[in-house]
Order: sequence, then C-alpha cells, then structure tokens
Amino acid sequence: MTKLSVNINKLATLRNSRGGNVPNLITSAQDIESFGAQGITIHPRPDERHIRYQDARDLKKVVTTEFNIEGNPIPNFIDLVLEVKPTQVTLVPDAEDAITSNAGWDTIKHKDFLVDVIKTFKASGIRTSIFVDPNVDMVKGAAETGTDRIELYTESFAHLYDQGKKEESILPFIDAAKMAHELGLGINAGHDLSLDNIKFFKENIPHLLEVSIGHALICESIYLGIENVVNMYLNKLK
Ligand SMILES: CC(=O)[C@@H](O)[C@H](O)COP(=O)(O)O
Ligand SMILES: NCC(=O)COP(=O)(O)O
Repeated sequence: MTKLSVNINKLATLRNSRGGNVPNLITSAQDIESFGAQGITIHPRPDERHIRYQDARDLKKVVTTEFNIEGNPIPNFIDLVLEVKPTQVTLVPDAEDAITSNAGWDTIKHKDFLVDVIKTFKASGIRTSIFVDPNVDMVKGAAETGTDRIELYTESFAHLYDQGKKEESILPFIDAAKMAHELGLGINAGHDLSLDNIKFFKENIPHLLEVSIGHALICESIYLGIENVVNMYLNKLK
C-alpha cells in the first residue's frame, strides 16, 4: 500500500488571503486525517507565504498520522524541524523566489552538505528524505548521504502524462525507483500528482511508500469535496 500524505499548503494560502483563520489549518488537518489520509505534509517557505513556522509547531500537537515537513534546509528551517520533530523531513533545494519547487537536489555536488544535514536530523530521530529528479546518478548520490528515503520529483511525469506521452513519462521513474530499491532507499513521490495521473504512476512504480499531494487535491476538492477526493485517492493507491 502507498500512503497518502495531504499537503495543506494551499489551505494556508487561502487562509492568508483574508488575514483571519479561515480555513483553520488545525481542524482541516484533523478532518483530513479522519477522512483516511495517512499523513499531513507542509512546506514552510522562508517568506511564509502559505505555511507559517508557527503552523508547524501548532500542527505537531494535533497530527496523529505521519507528519512530513518539506523545505530547503537553511538554518531557520533546520532549527524549526529539530524543535518540532516531525515523523519525516524532506529536503528540497528550492530557491526563495521560486513559485514552487522546480528541481531535485544535485546529490553529487551537494553531497557533503547533505551528509551533515541528514546526520543532524537522524540524530534527532527524524526520518529523512531527499527530493530528487528521476535520475539514477542522483539516486546513487542520495544513497551516499545516508538518507532513509528519496522523494521522486514528479513534475516531468505529470507534464508528459498530460500530453498523452505515457511511456515516456514513466520510464525514468521506473529506473530511478529500481535503483533506489536496490540501494535500500525508501521511495516517496510528489509534485503535480493528481486524480488523473496517480493510478498510472502507482501501478508502474514498484515499492512506492508514500505520495504527498497538495495543489491538485485541493483544486479537485473545490468541485468534488475534500472527503470524497481523499477517498478517491485512497482507492487509486490501494
Ligand atoms: C516539494 C514539492 O514538490 C512541492 O510540491 C511542495 O511541497 C509544494 O509547494 P508549494 O505549495 O509552495 O508549491
Ligand atoms: N512533495 C510534494 C507535495 O507535497 C505536494 O506537491 P503538489 O501536489 O502541491 O504539487
């Protein structure tokens, strides 16, 4: 079974747009868990445009499933994660001004840095994951950092799948996933996964432990309702 971790960044975007506390992230996360999601993901960015650092602290008190915090390990982020102690930290090399995550780590170039950061988080009992493109060399580099898992950056898959190029979309991910498994790494995936593409991805990627889905899931929920949508994903991930 592949776990569904719901990324609630977009709920925070909506909340922040009015300055109040609607929707309430705490009750939303609790509801999403009660609908069957097996995890909650947040990605606080340095400008706190959606998730605020305080949200991470508040959510930690109520999330009873797997809590995943994603982000670029700048000093403030490292301190936050060590304080909050989520189940998992996912390291993402995102530039501050990027609209969203737009690349995986170069795990060869940044190996020494990643080794240090991974060691710090693991010493605190936090599971680690490194966001990577579907590239076997980057997967091998990730294994050398000591990380527990990788998260495959699925934007290229989603884009090609959308254009009807199914085989082209999935082949690099199959190779990357096989390599990761051979090297003993757990496999997560995320970015632009949706109700349209998730079943094909899941069926083709062996040993997929977890997907984190936010943007599409919240957009789909506008039409279909979030409880319904969470259950639609769970059915496709069986
Ligand atoms: C790591 C990743 O793939 C992102 O999808 C991310 O967590 C979403 O971030 P935004 O909501 O800021 O686009
Ligand atoms: N790690 C990916 C994530 O949390 C959600 O990405 P998206 O579904 O918002 O593109």
